[in-house]
Amino acid sequence: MATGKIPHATAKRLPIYYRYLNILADEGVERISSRDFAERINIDATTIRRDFAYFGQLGTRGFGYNVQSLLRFFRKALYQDHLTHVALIGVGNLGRALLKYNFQQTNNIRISAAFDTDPAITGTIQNGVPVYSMTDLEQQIKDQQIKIAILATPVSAAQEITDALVEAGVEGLMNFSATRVNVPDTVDVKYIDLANELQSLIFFVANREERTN
Ligand SMILES: NC(=O)c1ccc[n+]([C@@H]2O[C@H](COP(=O)([O-])OP(=O)(O)OC[C@H]3O[C@@H](n4cnc5c(N)ncnc54)[C@H](O)[C@@H]3O)[C@@H](O)[C@H]2O)c1
Repeated sequence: MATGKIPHATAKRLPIYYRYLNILADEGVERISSRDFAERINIDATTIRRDFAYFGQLGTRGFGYNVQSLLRFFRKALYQDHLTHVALIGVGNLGRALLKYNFQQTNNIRISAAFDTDPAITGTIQNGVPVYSMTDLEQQIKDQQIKIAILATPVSAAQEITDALVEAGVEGLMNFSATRVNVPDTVDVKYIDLANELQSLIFFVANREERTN
């Protein structure tokens, strides 16, 4: 689908493009120039053209981009054309908030199995999602062919759980616990550290004047 290696920054922008293309389609917009698209999403037009170029010829010079065909393209590129099942490990404060969020409504993603060690919560159903004990982890992940997992446990358990997930066949991990984990090259880890993000936002706001971009 892509015509070469996609830079990380480009990959991060793809869901933004996809989200706004859906909005444009809902508004009945049939085609849009990179300049108008840039204004809508607040990313400069050169960046958009360069990002799209990684995927080949998506638009026509002087005509702009056809919203429906771009939407079809990104839906496929982001695997939004089929439902992705995700496992959640750790049903505490953060885990429960994630279970409450209906990913499926706007994205084709569903947390379909949750896991915890706390006997008060295992064996229950939270927001329509069964919570299994950790002893069921390997079997459930294999049976449900889950390839993506979210880690929302304390730091102390992160590596052990990661090893078990990898062993069970998980290939992508979204790690909310504030620690690095070791995985084989065949597994991708995304680290989400809200405190870091806030700190960097605070820094950017405080240094607005010196900023070049
Ligand atoms: N709460 C937040 O806003 C927030 C924000 C960003 C990051 N985090 C990080 O996310 C992680 C979870 O935070 P939280 O506030 O939900 O914590 P929490 O203590 O409320 O929940 C942690 C859950 O993990 C379970 N657990 C503990 N050990 C386990 C194991 N070995 N296997 C499976 N489950 C296990 C606990 O029973 C509990 O349900 C922490 O690492 C925290 O630093 C939390």
